[in-house]
Amino acid sequence: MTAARKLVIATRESRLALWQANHVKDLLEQRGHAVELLGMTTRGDQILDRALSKVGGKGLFVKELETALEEGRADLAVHSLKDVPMELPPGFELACVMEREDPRDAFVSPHFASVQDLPQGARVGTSSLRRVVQLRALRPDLVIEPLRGNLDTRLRKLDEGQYDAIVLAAAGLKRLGLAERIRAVFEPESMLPSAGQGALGIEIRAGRADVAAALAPLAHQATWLAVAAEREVSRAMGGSCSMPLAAHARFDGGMLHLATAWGDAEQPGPLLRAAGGGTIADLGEAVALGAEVASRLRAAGAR
Ligand SMILES: NCc1[nH]cc(CCC(=O)O)c1CC(=O)O
Repeated sequence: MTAARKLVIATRESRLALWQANHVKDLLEQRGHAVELLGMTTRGDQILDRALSKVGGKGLFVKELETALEEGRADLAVHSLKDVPMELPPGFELACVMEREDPRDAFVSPHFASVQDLPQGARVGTSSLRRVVQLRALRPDLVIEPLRGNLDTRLRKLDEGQYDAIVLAAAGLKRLGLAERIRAVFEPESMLPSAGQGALGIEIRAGRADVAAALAPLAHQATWLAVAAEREVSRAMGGSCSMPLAAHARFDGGMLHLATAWGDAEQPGPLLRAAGGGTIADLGEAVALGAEVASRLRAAGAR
């Protein structure tokens, strides 16, 4: 197959974003398309001194890329799906969800092998309220301190001794060849991932049938159904990254199992959990499962 014209991928310029964009570029080139990258810096990359939840949330990483799509400077944008807001602005659509990398969170530390091994009162770096409430549930004694920046920046701050350990998505570390930094992975039972974690999503302008057709072979249906259920939980709960909310779905024996957790970031207390599952065959059924589990989570007291 030969493409009529070149496909331009808008991408952030962090090492992980470039890896992801190049990954999609390779896959498209293997299918005969000519592909070029358009690198740009987003507000989310520039603001490193405040928690994302305080400065505008997930959209910060996406907006400049969408402007490039809108102005026709680019045809597609590759995102870590967990950074993509639940509702895209009018005129944009998620054209494709790709096969998921490891969705779990990773424990990274120069001195300690796992969260259980940390001494009393150890300092753990994370700015994710989802990770904060789950760390508190595991180890109420830990001192949790803010940590922002791209993966390399976060690892550098750990290595400089600002923290005893940090928690990062395993997927990003593996993609950058940093898997050896992982001392332990958190099983979902102890640290439930965020909606979309480990999955890549490709955004296009709505109605670009030519681009959608080029991307169709890159889609992974099982991942797409799982993240659709997860993202519906976030959407139904009011979904921003300032919410201490986890949602993780996976197929097992033909059934999609969806687990969620919510914790009160202001008042330490028990995590609230809700789960559900079903034989899910299409996106509509995945979204319905997400809605059902979200209403259970709200009934359990999550806000
Ligand atoms: N919020 C930042 C972010 N967005 C995507 C990833 C990498 C993992 C992924 O693709 O889900 C990370 C790093 C992290 O959370 O440790």
